[in-house]
Amino acid sequence: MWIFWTVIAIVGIAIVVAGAIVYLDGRKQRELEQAEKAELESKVGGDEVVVAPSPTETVEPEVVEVLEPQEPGSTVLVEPVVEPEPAVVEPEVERPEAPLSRWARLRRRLSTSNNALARALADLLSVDKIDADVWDDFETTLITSDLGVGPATELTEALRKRLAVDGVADPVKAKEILTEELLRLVDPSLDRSLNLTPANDGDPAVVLVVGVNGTGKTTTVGKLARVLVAEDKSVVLGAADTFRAAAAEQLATWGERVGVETVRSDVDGADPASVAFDAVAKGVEDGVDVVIVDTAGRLHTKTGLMDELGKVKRVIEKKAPVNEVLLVLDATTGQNGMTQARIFAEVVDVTGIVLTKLDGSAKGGIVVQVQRELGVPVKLVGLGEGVDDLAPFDPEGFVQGILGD
Ligand SMILES: Nc1nc2c(ncn2[C@@H]2O[C@H](COP(=O)(O)OP(=O)(O)OP(=O)(O)O)[C@@H](O)[C@H]2O)c(=O)[nH]1
Repeated sequence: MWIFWTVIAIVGIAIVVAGAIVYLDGRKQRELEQAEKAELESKVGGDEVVVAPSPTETVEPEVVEVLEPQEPGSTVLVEPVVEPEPAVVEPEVERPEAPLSRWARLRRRLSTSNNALARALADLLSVDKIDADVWDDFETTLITSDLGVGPATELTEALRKRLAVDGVADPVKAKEILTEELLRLVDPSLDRSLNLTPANDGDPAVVLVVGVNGTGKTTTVGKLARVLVAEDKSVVLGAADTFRAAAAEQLATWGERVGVETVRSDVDGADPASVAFDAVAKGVEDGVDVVIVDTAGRLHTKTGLMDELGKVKRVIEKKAPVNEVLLVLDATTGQNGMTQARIFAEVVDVTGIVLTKLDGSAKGGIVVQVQRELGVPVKLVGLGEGVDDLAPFDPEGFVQGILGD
C-alpha cells in the first residue's frame, strides 16, 4: 500500500515541477520581448520611421582610414586638400571675313552715302541745255566733293570735250564717260598692294601706322590684323601709342579676338620707340609674318612729331627694316585732313594711305586729291565701325560705288 502512495507522490511532484518549468520559461520569453521593444523605442524616438535595409540591398562597408600611431615628436605629413583648378576659359578666336567679300559688301555703303560726285552728274544730266554756267556749277560741286581744284578742273574739261562730241542726250552714255574719266583720276595703274615681303629672310615685314589721333589709327591696326589673319598670316601688334593709356588696351582687345599677340608697356607714357622695338623683337623671335606698330600722332609741333616718329623708325630698324608706313586719314575732315597729310609726308616716308570713315563722307573725291598731292596710293579704306569694315582699295569698285551703281 505504501508503494501505491509513494508512486502517487512522485507523479504529483513531477507534475508540479514540470508546470513550474513551463511557467518560468514563458515568463522569461515575455521579459525578453519587452526588453527588446523598449530598446527599439529608445533608439527610434518620436514617430520617426526607420526603413531598414532590405535583405536584398547591399550595404557598402564604410572605408575608415586607419592612422598609424606616430612616434612622439615625429612630423605628421598631412596631405593638402587639393581644390580643383577653376577652368580657364580661352577667349574664342574669330575667323575674320576674307578681303574680297568685304569689298563687295562695303561697296554698297558708298552708293548710299549721297555722294557729291553722283549728285553733280545727276544735276548735269537733268538740264535741257548745258551752257557755261552749268559747267561752272558742275566744277564747283566737284571741288566741294574734296576732289581738289586741279582734278576738278581736269574732269570738267575732259567731260566738256567728250560730251560735246558724243552729246549728253543719252544719260547712260554720259554716265559711262564720267565713270571712265573719274577712274582715270583715281588711277587704276597704281600698285596698291601692301609690301609684306621681308627684306631679309626670316625677318617679319614691319608696318608702321601713323596719323593724327582720332582718325581711326588704332582701329585700323586692329582691322588690318584681321585682314592679314584672314589671309593666313601670323601677326604681332605693337602698342607704341603710349600717349593715350587706353589705346594699348583697345589694341590688345583687337588682337585677342583674332588670336594675335600684342606687345605693350605696363608703364603709362613709356617710350614709344622702346615698345616698337620690343614688338619687332618679339616678331623676329616668334618668326611671324608681319608686325604692325600703332603710334601716337600728336601734332604738337612738326619737330616734335618728326623727332618721335623718326626715333620709332630708327629704333625698329635696329631689328628689321620697315616695309610700309601707312598714313591714316579721316575722310570726313576734308581739307584739314589734307593739311595733316602734308605734315606727315614731310616727317616720314609714307608708302600708303588708309582712308577711314568713307562711309560717313559724301566726299569721296579726297582719294584723288591725297594721291595727287602725296604721290602715294590709297591702299586701304575704312567703311564703318564694324570689325571687318576695312578693305583693300579697289578703284573700279570705288568709282562705281560713288556713282551709285
Ligand atoms: N564710321 C567709321 N568710324 C570709324 C572708322 N574707322 C575708325 N572709326 C571710329 O573712329 C573712332 C576713333 O578711332 P581710333 O582707332 O580710336 O582712333 P585713333 O586714331 O587710334 O585715336 P587715338 O587712339 O586717340 O590715337 C572710333 O570710334 C572708331 O570706331 C570707319 O572707317 N568708319
